[in-house]
Amino acid sequence: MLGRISKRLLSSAKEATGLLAELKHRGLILQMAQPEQWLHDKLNGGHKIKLYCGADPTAKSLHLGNVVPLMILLNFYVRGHDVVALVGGATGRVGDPSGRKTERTAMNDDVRLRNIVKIQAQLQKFFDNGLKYYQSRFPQGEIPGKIVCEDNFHWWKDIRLLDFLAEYGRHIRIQSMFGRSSIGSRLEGKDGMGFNEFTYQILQAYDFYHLYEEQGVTVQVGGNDQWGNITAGIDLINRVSPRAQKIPVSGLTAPLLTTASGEKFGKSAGNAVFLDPEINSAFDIFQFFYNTEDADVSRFLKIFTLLSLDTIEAAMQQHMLSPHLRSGQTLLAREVTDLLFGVGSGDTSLKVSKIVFEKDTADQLSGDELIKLFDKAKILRNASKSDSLVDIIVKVASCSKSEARRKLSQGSIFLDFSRTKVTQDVSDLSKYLIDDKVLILRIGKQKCYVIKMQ
Ligand SMILES: Nc1ncnc2c1ncn2[C@@H]1O[C@H](COP(=O)(O)OP(=O)(O)OP(=O)(O)O)[C@@H](O)[C@H]1O
Ligand SMILES: N[C@@H](Cc1ccc(O)cc1)C(=O)O
Repeated sequence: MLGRISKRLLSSAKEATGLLAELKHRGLILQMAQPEQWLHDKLNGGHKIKLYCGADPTAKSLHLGNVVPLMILLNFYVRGHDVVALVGGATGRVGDPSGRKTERTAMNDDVRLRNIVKIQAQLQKFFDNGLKYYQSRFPQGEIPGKIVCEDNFHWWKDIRLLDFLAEYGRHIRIQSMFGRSSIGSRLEGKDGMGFNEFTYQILQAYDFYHLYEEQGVTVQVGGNDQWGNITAGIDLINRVSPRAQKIPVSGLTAPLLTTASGEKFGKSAGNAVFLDPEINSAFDIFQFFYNTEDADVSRFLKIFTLLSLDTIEAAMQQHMLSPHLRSGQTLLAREVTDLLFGVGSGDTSLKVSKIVFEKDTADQLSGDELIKLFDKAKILRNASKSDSLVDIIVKVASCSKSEARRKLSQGSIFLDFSRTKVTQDVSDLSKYLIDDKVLILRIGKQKCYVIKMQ
């Protein structure tokens, strides 16, 4: 099951001596379960391993926080190791208490089912795009491993409670369950926790066991809030599987990506940067990374790109000579956009960004050229010439009319290349249009829309 990899891969796996070290250098690994030496030896010996990481369908899209542990998987995948990307169709019904202060509200079945389809497609796309990105940067690179997408509902739907308790119940020790931080912190609160959330770790533990037995997965990867769930799986496998002595299992966690105030980037905290192009275009993600603080550029290049550490170091030295030119941010934004949205989308976003933010270039472009470029970047918006400014803000920012008026009165609406501040509604926008067909609307410092007026 854990076959040796081809001769060509052997050399790359030998380099994998350095793979764990490299991932640590990249800041992608925070904790590693014992036996650490086993994993080192496995990789040094040229063995292919299989790793998995899961995400629950608690939203219709993955977000940038989820990408951090997925980057560990991608690093292994492009170097010839196999990966399983799992969506928690079953676990999503129960709700993971990890890292949460309060209980989750129940989600309707139809919403969850829609989310499952979307998340699975996104996981597949992440690895497809990630591989193409790797091959574009390293044309002589390794032969990738295999990627399989799973939904844990496929095995959970057939498991019966009585059978499960009789077979596995005695091996799941409640002292260990109580000892996990996701449980302890919630028991201290006045609301306690429901039995569903208390049992969540058992479900994820069994997933790991199932994937170990059925598919030869030996390493589970997650964000650091998953440490308890991952070690619960390792405990279960060690107690139940007779093969565990010979073929040990391990776990790796990535540090949690946090905001400047130390809050985890994610759905629960309500600050997630979603990857669904319907929510954030390639250009939005480009802009997000282009706006990275100088202090974070090197860290993000190591986490969110596959550029070599040497290339990153050289780029950072260049950046530090004249930080105001933002060469580090430009590289970061271009690379991440290419990785997440497809090779070429970084360059298109860079062009769009220059047009939107650099006045001189922008002035030379006609309305038709703007329409073509923004259409290609899939961020061209449409509005009617009979729409007022408030109508347009409501449309592009998905807000209410009163919010749109508030944005105007607060002075955060700017029009045209010249960035004319407009503080009141305008019913006839013709004097702001480029070639009588394109409106450039800026909301605050970060959001800029190019709108085709028909
Ligand atoms: N900010 C983050 N940094 C690193 N990893 C993260 C971050 N947010 C989520 N992850 C990881 O992504 C994987 C999937 O997480 P999940 O789908 O539950 O997202 P989430 O934002 O943590 O959701 P929720 O807030 O609903 O718990 C897990 O391994 C989780 O640890
Ligand atoms: N518990 C993980 C998702 C997950 C679900 C099932 C698993 O087997 C693994 C991971 C989270 O909420 O982030």
